Amino acid sequence: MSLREHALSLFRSAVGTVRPAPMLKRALKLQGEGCPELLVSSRAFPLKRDLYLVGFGKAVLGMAAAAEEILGDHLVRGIINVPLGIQESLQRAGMQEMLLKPHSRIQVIEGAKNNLPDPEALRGASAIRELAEGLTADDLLLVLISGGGSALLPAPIPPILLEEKEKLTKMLASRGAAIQELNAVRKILSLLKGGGLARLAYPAQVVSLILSDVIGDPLDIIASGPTAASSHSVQDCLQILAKYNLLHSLPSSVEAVLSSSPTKPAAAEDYSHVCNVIIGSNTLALAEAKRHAESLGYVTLVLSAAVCGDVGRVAVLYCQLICLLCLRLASLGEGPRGSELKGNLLQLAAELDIPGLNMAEFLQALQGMGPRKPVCVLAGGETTVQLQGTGKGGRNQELALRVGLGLHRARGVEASNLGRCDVVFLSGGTDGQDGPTDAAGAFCSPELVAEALQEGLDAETFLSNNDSYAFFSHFQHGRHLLVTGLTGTNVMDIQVILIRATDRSRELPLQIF
Ligand SMILES: Nc1ncnc2c1ncn2[C@@H]1O[C@H](COP(=O)(O)OP(=O)(O)OP(=O)(O)O)[C@@H](O)[C@H]1O
Ligand SMILES: O=C(O)[C@H](O)CO
Repeated sequence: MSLREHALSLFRSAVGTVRPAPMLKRALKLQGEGCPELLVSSRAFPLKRDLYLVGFGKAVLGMAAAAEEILGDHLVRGIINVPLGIQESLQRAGMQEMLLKPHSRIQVIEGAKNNLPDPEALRGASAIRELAEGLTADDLLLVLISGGGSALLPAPIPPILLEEKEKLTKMLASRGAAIQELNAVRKILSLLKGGGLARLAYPAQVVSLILSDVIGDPLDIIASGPTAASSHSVQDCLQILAKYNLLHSLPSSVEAVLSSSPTKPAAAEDYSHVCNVIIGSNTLALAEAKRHAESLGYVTLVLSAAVCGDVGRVAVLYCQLICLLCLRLASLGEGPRGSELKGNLLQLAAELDIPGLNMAEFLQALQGMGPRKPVCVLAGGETTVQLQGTGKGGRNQELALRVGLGLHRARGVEASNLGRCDVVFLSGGTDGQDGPTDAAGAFCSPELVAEALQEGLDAETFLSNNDSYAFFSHFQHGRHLLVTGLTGTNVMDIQVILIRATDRSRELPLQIF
């Protein structure tokens, strides 16, 4: 298999492990005949009670189908809010296993066109609210949560109107608010977010199974944490609104809710009836890819599952890392160039401030790798693209093209090392859709930009118009695009770096710095 085929297979194994069916099968088990119990993350919940299910998010249809399969007749009733058109598109894609069976006990409500709350999503949220409010101490509520859940569970606190909340959310997003900031505001203005759903379901036992699409898997941010204690107060919300210059243009309904909200976060409340479990995440996906890479013979390291920040700076980080890896594979020692690359990596990591990444430790681990073995570095997260042009693309295709350009430029300096290694870089969105395109991401190599120039395609020109999709679609008839179709899951993006010394490397004179 080529490096590219290996990279694709690693991406597929990462995504495969966080697909709804395998994920639910790992997380949820029924045991016992006479007195059945539901086992969730080694906690047992007796099923003498009535079992209900609610869910909201882009991946929730497949999660509900898998859950219903496991729960069978124990499930009394369910309601899920899922994106508009999802049943039809899964049907068309032949993904039957992600659809509910005929006569399912789970009602499906589709809404939130373009990931924005709308009257249909509001109707679904009201139905979920009614179900939760009607539960008793004898009931168990299973909650399925995935990314996109915020838009699919709108319940503005009266007198705030849906349109007012939607407008505020849109303005925050367009001014660059991060998801943590956006959801901190949404929680304060909502009946169900920020732990509201769990509070309404009390005294029923609540078990939430959560597929994380946020860096660091924060329970109170994913889908705005409807079953998690909120760590945000009304002061936090006011600070965020002030930061984005929105404090003085708020509708009077929002002002009224803010001035009557408790000043302390709801964390002080009792959530002992709630069990929140992350059942799928970027970290889990990377762990599976690592196992697979090792079985293919790669010395494998995971950089981080939280790579975030400006796509251009992240691309520089990956280029410097690839150059360092090639230097290690191609040379007898690292020398001054190695020290320079390591210094750059430490500086970039500090600048990007990637949560939990200890670059010094990572470089130490690199040092411990055996020489001349094929190397795999895995990473994940979500970069940010500041759109400047009018082209078509996504953050993964943009990242791959920027890495390709960076490696092309580095060939001037690192020619002898890059020339002695085969290198593939892959970046892909685990949901199978990168931006508004039909690709999940793209591959690149140090040769890509030069080869494209021979076809008259200038990567820099495409990048200046954020037109990475057009570049990859034209170049070699789209051969470097990663096309998977919708996967039915979403744990942000994944990057794979594969490097091995070429057969030529033994013939070329070694460059020792
Ligand atoms: N032309 C473009 N070039 C590069 N990136 C783009 C372009 N157009 C949109 N994007 C990026 O694509 C992202 C939106 O696409 P997408 O729907 O895949 O992400 P999302 O809304 O974060 O959803 P999810 O997390 O479910 O993937 C934004 O980060 C945006 O900056
Ligand atoms: O729904 C949301 O709030 C985002 O997808 C983050 O989970």
